[in-house]
Amino acid sequence: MFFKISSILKESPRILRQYYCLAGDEDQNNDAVPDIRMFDPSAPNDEIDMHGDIVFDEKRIIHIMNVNSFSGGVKVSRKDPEMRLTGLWLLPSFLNHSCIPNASRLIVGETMFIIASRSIKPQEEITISYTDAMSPLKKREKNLSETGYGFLCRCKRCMLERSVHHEIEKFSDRYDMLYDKAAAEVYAAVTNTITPTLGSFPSCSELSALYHTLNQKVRFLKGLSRLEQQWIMGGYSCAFLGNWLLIGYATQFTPASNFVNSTALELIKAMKATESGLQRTLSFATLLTMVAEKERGKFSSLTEGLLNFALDECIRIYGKQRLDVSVSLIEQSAEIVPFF
Ligand SMILES: C[S@@+](CC[C@H](N)C(=O)[O-])C[C@H]1O[C@@H](n2cnc3c(N)ncnc32)[C@H](O)[C@@H]1O
Repeated sequence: MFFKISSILKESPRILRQYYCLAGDEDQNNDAVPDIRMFDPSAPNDEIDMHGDIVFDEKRIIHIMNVNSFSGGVKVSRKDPEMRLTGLWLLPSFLNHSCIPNASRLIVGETMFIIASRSIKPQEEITISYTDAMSPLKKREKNLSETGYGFLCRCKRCMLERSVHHEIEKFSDRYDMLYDKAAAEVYAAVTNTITPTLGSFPSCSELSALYHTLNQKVRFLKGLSRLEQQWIMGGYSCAFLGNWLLIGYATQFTPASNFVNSTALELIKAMKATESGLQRTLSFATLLTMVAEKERGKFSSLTEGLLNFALDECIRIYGKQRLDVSVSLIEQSAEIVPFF
């Protein structure tokens, strides 16, 4: 990526000036809010302050790249499990992070769209999540401090989770120990390196049991609102999803009693309350809809409710599209594994 960025910056002093406005400049020259005209593609160069020498500084360029580049491990497709997205986008680089963000990123070709995933009030800061918001506090903290970003998030959700962490610490530690093993089990199943059978995913089963225990614990933590409980459980969504998904694989979604159960429905709402506009939530909603349709029929209120949920999530990810386009995007989301 460095070579691609360098060649663009070498060719255009204007883009180099824009690039130097981004966070990560070690001498903090970019603390001032940059002139927005500099980022207006229709503004001619002579209207922009192009005075002063502009030096191609490799070290500075790498530093800015580390703080602003985006590398998503979000989309894991059954067809192409290695699919990853990496890049740097100038204007979206000004967006700060929150673990309960109000916007999501959508990349089409080389263009990044920022889509409101909740309603945003005037003057409210637009935020995106730099890390996997569907992971527990400690994992998010580690991710944000060890990647190029290097900060401690103080969003409402992090502050809340820090205040109750001592109560759920042992679950959280256990989750960390099991997650990688469970991920390997899911990966092996979805890439067909094993033929899944019921009960052949011990780490996923253990994580699932952990999810249920934690869910009970969180429900009885004193003084938490429903939303705050959802923020905590959203972070442990994979603990439930791995097992749910693999049971589905093993049974090929043949009706298991109460398969679309209250825990699954509660979790999907918790995921949406935590970070809306997430491919993983859409995939989970789509899979739930498929199961509900098999179990209860196409026109049952459960199936219709789930489909509407999926449609809403689809709009939060891809923006408002024609209905047939949204339906096609929902269908395609069944190809994405909602675990990773
Ligand atoms: C991609 S930049 C975001 C825009 C940057 N704040 C600016 O003013 O240009 C990433 C950097 O912003 C800061 N940042 C972003 N979100 C933050 C948050 N929630 N808390 C503290 N610092 C944050 C960190 O320094 C991080 O390395």
